[in-house]
Amino acid sequence: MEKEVSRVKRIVGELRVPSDKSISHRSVILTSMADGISTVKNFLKAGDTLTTVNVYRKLGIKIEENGGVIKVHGKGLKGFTEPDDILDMGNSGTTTRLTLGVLAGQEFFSVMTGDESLRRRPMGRVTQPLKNMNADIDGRNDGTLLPISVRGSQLKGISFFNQKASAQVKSAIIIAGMNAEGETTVEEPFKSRDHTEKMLQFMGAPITVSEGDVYRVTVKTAEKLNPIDVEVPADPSSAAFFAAAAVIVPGSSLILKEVLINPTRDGFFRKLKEMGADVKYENVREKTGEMVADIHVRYSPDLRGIKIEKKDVPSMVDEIPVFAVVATQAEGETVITGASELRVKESDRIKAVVKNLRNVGVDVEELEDGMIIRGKQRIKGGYVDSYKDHRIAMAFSILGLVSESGIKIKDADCAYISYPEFFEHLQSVVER
Ligand SMILES: O=C(O)C1=C[C@@H](OP(=O)(O)O)[C@@H](O)[C@H](O)C1
Ligand SMILES: C=C(OP(=O)(O)O)C(=O)O
Repeated sequence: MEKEVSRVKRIVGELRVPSDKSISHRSVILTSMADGISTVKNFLKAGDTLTTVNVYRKLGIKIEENGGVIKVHGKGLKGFTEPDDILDMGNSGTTTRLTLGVLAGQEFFSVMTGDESLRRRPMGRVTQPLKNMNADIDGRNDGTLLPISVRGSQLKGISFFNQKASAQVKSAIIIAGMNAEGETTVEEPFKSRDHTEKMLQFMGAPITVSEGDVYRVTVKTAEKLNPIDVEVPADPSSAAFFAAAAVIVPGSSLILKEVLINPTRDGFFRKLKEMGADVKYENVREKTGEMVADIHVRYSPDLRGIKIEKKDVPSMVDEIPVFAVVATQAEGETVITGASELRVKESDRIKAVVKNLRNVGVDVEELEDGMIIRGKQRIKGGYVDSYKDHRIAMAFSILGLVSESGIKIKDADCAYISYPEFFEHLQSVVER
């Protein structure tokens, strides 16, 4: 479905964007390994997280839904049952990679596949270390592309350096490590999102973390996990779209309620402030082990271009497309490097952003691992392709708000993958 977004007068009001996708996935995957029933409030109901619910049901887990609350009937660390068909991971990298870590230590055979986009995404980053743990995994292209099969085996602990600082890879190895003999260690050069470690600690897992030159997680063979009650905060990656809108549309003032501000996730907001944006954390508080805030964002006419480097990327990895949109409205150059991971997301996000920015009249240079945007630029408007990637669809909808002739987005309905209510929420905060 195509959508058109055109210039508005301003963005005003308050909004509670949908719940965090990363925490919602984990609130099903990890609690399904607990002994007993866990309750998850404000579970995100979107394409990717509903894929996780479906997959874990097929693995024998009872999951009850009652409005925004779900109950997961955990069956223990090795309590899953053999699925009687191929598991469909849809569009979700997180479901796939974390579930590979789960299945490697179960005593049965399973096969997983996904949509066209997911079947192109690299899985060797997870299957290789799992094979080093003694996992029995095979698949297309030497076990690196879906479809992938897993025959459960007795795993052994490893030490692994997570060069790409991928939270999905780290999580898969930690999960497998709980079902492995001996100790498993994951180190990373830059700390990636830590929701798996936090939730497992909360569940009583034998897991420790240390922070020094490198960030290190150590996990031992787990006997059992305790069920938990979680309340999922609003997703900073979804809030980023509306924060971007309020920053670039003249006269705007918007409060984004109850947003997760975990430092491994709020890089986008910190970088907005560095650009000179008016972004304030209000009412900072803790919610089931995570920090949240109401984020007040106002129109910011004096944005300056800044640098985004490799070390900055993990805490804003999914926000870079919408960050590039904001950069078009900043004075001077914004240079994004160290972001080659964007090439292996739902689409090649570097190529998608560069092509779409050019289509609407922006001067942008593509780099192997990022891009250079020269601002401040007039946005003529025109036609862009989402490449069926939710983040691209939403980022360019936001750019439409400051365009002269409007921006038409191809396949914009893919926003449902992380944010089904995106276009209704946009309607609710615009003044024409
Ligand atoms: O662990 C997670 O929940 C995620 C980790 C990130 O991917 P990588 O682990 O590939 O960096 C991110 O891009 C993705 O949207 C969600
Ligand atoms: C990259 C993303 O998700 P996943 O890897 O789970 O498909 C995303 O949501 O931007």
